[in-house]
Amino acid sequence: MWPTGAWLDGLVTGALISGPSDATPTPASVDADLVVNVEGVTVRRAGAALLCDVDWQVELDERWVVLGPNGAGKTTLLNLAGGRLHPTVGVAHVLGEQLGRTDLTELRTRIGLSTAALAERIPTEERVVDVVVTASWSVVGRFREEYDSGDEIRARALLGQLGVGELAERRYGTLSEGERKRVQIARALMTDPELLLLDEPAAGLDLGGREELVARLAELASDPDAPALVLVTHHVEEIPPGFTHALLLRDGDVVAQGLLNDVLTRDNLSKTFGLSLVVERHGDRYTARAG
Ligand SMILES: Nc1ncnc2c1ncn2[C@@H]1O[C@H](COP(=O)(O)OP(=O)(O)OP(=O)(O)O)[C@@H](O)[C@H]1O
Repeated sequence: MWPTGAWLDGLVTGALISGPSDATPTPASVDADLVVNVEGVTVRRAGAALLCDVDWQVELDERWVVLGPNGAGKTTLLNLAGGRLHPTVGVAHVLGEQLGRTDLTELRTRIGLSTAALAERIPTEERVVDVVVTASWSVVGRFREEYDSGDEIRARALLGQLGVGELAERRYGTLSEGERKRVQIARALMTDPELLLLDEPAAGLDLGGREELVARLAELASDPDAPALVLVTHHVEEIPPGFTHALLLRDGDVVAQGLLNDVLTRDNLSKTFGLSLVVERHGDRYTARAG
């Protein structure tokens, strides 16, 4: 269970982890609730447009899913929101900072990011609790960094909240894929980010692992003190209950975006994936199949 009333209880927040966000002044003109503000953004690489004229706004209390087929530009959009790349054309603000005009190193400490590329860099010999704790220093692999006991208490609390607390002493390389994914999310939450970006967190999981992860993400989504969430996936079945908005991408173009239930229609998804799909809603979950 998540701590009641707060995403992280007093034991593991505030006094023990100083979030850099407190020290970052917010310009009066910037809407403090607007976590991501992308306006007319095109991203080009090697002559190709990976994203084309995208407008997208994410507010603090929103939980977004970004859906699309392989090569649609989902990871590019996530890397933009994560301050990993700049727009070729257009303007993007993340947490009130304009990309290209701000110190990205400082900005990135305010964003939790979990991607396959980052996961590949985690040493298999690393103790699980150290995989989480090293996020405080934006490194993978514990070397000579000094952590205070508060960091470790917080890391263990996050592992517990993601249901893998008992694995804290294990070597990362001995974990199952599902366990690793949950450790990666705990790591992304270590710095108490204002924005959490998850790139295909359920990829490679079996049905049980996926459902366990979806349940954990649903708990996170329902917590008013959790950061703004953006989750990239190929599958509507992986959308956790409590997610509020969706953006559909195809070939770098936004096919549709807005409230989840308005966007996840048969027409929109068929257009996004380029085949005729039947989409069904069962309570707060979705399924899609050809038809
Ligand atoms: N640096 C680059 N130079 C040229 N093309 C690139 C570069 N980075 C990405 N691309 C291309 O941009 C397109 C979008 O890539 P991106 O990784 O954003 O897609 P995606 O929707 O996340 O795909 P997937 O679901 O397969 O992970 C792909 O066709 C990819 O090959």
